Amino acid sequence: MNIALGPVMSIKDPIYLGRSASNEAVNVTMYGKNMMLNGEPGSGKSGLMNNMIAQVSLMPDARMLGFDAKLVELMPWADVMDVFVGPEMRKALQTMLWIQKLMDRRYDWMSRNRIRKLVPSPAEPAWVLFLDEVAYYTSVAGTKVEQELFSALFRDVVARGRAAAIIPIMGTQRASFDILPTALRDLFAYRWTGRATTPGSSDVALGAGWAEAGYNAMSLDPKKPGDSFLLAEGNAPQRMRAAWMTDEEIQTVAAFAAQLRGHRASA
Ligand SMILES: Nc1ncnc2c1ncn2[C@@H]1O[C@H](COP(=O)(O)OP(=O)(O)OP(=O)(O)O)[C@@H](O)[C@H]1O
Repeated sequence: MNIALGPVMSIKDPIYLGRSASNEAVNVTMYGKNMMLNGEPGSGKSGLMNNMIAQVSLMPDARMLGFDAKLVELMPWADVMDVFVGPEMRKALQTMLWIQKLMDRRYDWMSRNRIRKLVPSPAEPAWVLFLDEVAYYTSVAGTKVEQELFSALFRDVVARGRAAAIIPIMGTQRASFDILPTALRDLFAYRWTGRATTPGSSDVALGAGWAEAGYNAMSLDPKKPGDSFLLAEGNAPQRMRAAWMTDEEIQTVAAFAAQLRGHRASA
C-alpha cells in the first residue's frame, strides 16, 4: 500500500509524551538528551516507547536502532529501524560497538572542526537507540564478560553520546542498584517512571528524596497504565499520563515511516 507522504518532523522538534494532571500537553526535546523509562511490568513503558518511536520514525534527520529481547514490543518498527536486535547477545554487542565507533568518529571530526554540538541533518542524522529491557543484555543473556562489556559500552554511549547526537532511550522493569547503578541513572536527562512496587525503587528511578517529597511511584494508579512521573533536568517530577497508540495506529505509522525512509516493508 502506498500512502501519500505528508509533512515530516525533525529531531529538534518536541516529542509529545502525554498529558499532565492538569491536562496540559507534556513534551520533551530529545536532541542533546537521553531518557530512561522505569516501571513494573504492565505500567506502560513499552506503550510510551512505541509512542516516541512513532514520532522519531517521522523525522528524516534521525535514524533508529532497536533492542528488544522480547521481540514483540518493538517488532512493528523492525522495517523502520536501521538495526533491530532481538535476544542476541552477539548482535547486541556488535551494534553497541558500532555506535561507539560512530560516536568516536564524530567527536574526532567535531574536534578538528571546532564544533561542540553536532546539529543533525538527514546527511548526518541523530541516532536514537531504543532499548526496551536493558537488564536482559546487562544481567541475563550471554556470559558475565559479555554482560560487563555491554554495560561498559552502553554507559559510555549514554555518558558521551549527547553532543554527538546519539540519543539512548532505555526501559527497565526493575529500578534496583544492581540493574541501574546511581552513576548510570544520573547520566539520564529525563527519567520517567510508571508504577513501582517497592519503596526503594521509586527513589532509584527518580533520585533519592523525591518519594519522601510526595513523588512516590508506589502511589500511582495500578488501574491506569501510563500514570507516571516525569523528571526533566532541574525540575520537580511532573505527574502525567502517557499517550497510547493502538496496534492499528502503530502499523499505519510504521508503514508510512518505512515508505518515507525508502525501507522495504516485509510481508
Ligand atoms: N498510556 C496508556 N494508556 C492506556 N492504556 C495503557 C497505556 N499504557 C499501557 N496501557 C495498557 O497496559 C498494557 C501494558 O502496557 P505496556 O506493555 O506498555 O507495559 P510495560 O510496562 O511495557 O510492561 P512490560 O514491562 O511487561 O513490557 C498495554 O497492553 C495496554 O493495554
